[in-house]
Amino acid sequence: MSKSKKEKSRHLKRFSYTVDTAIEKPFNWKQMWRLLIYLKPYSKTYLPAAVIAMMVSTAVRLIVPILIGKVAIDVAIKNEDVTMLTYLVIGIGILYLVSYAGNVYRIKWVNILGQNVIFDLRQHLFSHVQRLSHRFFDNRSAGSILVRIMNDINSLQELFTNGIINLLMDIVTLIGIIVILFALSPKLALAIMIVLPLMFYISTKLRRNIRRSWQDVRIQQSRLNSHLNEGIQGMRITQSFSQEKENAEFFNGINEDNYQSWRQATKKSALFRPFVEMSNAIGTVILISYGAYLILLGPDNGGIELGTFVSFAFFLGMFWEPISRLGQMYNQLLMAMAASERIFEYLDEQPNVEEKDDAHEFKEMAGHIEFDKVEFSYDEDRVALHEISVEIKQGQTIALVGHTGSGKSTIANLISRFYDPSKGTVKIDGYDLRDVKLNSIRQKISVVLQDTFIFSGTILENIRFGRPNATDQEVIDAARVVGADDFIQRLAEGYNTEVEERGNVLSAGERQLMSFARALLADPSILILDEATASIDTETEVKIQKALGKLLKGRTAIIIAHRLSTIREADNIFVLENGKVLENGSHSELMAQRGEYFGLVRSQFQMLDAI
Ligand SMILES: Nc1ncnc2c1ncn2[C@@H]1O[C@H](COP(=O)(O)OP(=O)(O)OP(=O)(O)O)[C@@H](O)[C@H]1O
Repeated sequence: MSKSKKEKSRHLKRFSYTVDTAIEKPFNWKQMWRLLIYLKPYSKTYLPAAVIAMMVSTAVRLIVPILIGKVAIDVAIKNEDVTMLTYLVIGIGILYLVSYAGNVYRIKWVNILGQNVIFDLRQHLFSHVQRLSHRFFDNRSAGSILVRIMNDINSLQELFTNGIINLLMDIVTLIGIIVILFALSPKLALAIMIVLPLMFYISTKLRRNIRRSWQDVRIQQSRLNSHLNEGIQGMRITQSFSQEKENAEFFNGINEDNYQSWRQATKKSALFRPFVEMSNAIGTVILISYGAYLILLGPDNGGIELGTFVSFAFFLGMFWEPISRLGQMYNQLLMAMAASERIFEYLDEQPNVEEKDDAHEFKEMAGHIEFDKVEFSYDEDRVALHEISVEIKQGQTIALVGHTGSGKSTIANLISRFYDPSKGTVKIDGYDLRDVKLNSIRQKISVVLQDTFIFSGTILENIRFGRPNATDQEVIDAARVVGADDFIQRLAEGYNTEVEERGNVLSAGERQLMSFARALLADPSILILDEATASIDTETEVKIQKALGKLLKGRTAIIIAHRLSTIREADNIFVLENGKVLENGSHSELMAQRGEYFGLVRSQFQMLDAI
């Protein structure tokens, strides 16, 4: 192995991307049937319309060669019947027009049908995924979910647009041709069928081989995309650790793989045409040699007439296309099996937190929270919360403190019912959360995370996310109350400033103020706040503390607290360690106890507060 190759493989190990690689799966009727159900809404409109248009054009294509061979040549020309010939020419012209119209409408309706099915399927999958619980997203990367909703559904597009109708058309055409050929001359028909196995071989085996190479190109491109995406997102880190050279080498490696896969695929594709032409040529040779012999024999001696020969020539020309497409269709079906299996796997996924039919709906929520001997694990090996019993009274502000991984966010997750406890109960206003409608819980709870998520759009719309039906004035009022109005007004376009997905144009403090405005607008009964640990300047810090005071007023608040100023003002502080509450009480009570909290404050918070 050359040095550069060795280098490459070392770098290839550094990053790894999981790509869904199963390209095809065995055909499965149950799964196919489940896919076909998506055609049902169109079973009285586009589907029958496309089938009728297809039948019309196929019937014309099958009739014309007989008219030319058996009628025009064998009857009209033989008997020198000019009138009949004239009628035939006009008739064939009209038939071609009808076939043309049939094709135009078939293509139009088939495309509308396919696009509608893909639209419905994507809509169905996205809305289903949106309903799934946090546990589902814990185990999967955003990229892999994206690939299923985009690529896997895209790969079904061909099946629904052309595949199904073409399959019908090809079967009808092939059966039609075979029946007609045998009716015209069983001997010549049998002779020509010798090329059938070769044709099938080319259309299935070779095509599959070629398609696999293109699939490989797709996989290499996905890797390239994933690396590019990561590379661009992590550009700042790359530059600050001076890793540009390593990254470039790794990129070259993937780029090389991509190039090689293209070369392979184009090389194999180039083989296809010559193979097709060869099998056509064999068919033609058989037709001419054996056909000529049969013509010479004459119809009275078991041979054929010239017209039959001409019809055969026409049909032979029409033979290849449906066989070739059937082979392609078979490959397409196997691919559709793999894609639909992945799609159905998501569709069969049920939310872990289920809603009961007779679930209670919170019209109003006071905000009294109780944890009664709650135990919880994200996975089987580790317990994240052990027998937690906590009471948070209406309107209280409590702080959760503790080392990283001690279970603070887990408590917050259970209050919003993103997960259900493995043992014990979480209650709000006396209702076990398992007996309450999910939406009615979450509408009354606002969660403000450390890293505020900004959606692409204007600042106005980003704040309005808290309450979609809020008026512009209500949005502005909320921003004023939390003190976000100042910085927003200073932006070139004020509230109409466009912010990108990650909100790079805003500082951490500004993003936090914006998320406060969002939460205030939602007017929740319970507020869960994961305080930002990032250091911000003193002026913003003061602003945030002030905003927080306004935000907390009249609500129950659970703060995952990092700042001593917040902790001091909390009504009750819970100190967590390895999923257990070690102690709780007010700041002065806990300081007096000189226990764990005392140690934490001394070692950690004094330092943070001093920043
Ligand atoms: N989605 C998850 N899947 C599996 N384990 C998880 C998940 N989220 C958290 N954990 C684990 O559960 C434990 C408690 O995590 P939790 O996020 O509640 O801690 P935390 O106190 O909020 O930490 P931090 O202050 O770092 O945010 C940790 O051991 C963590 O590794």
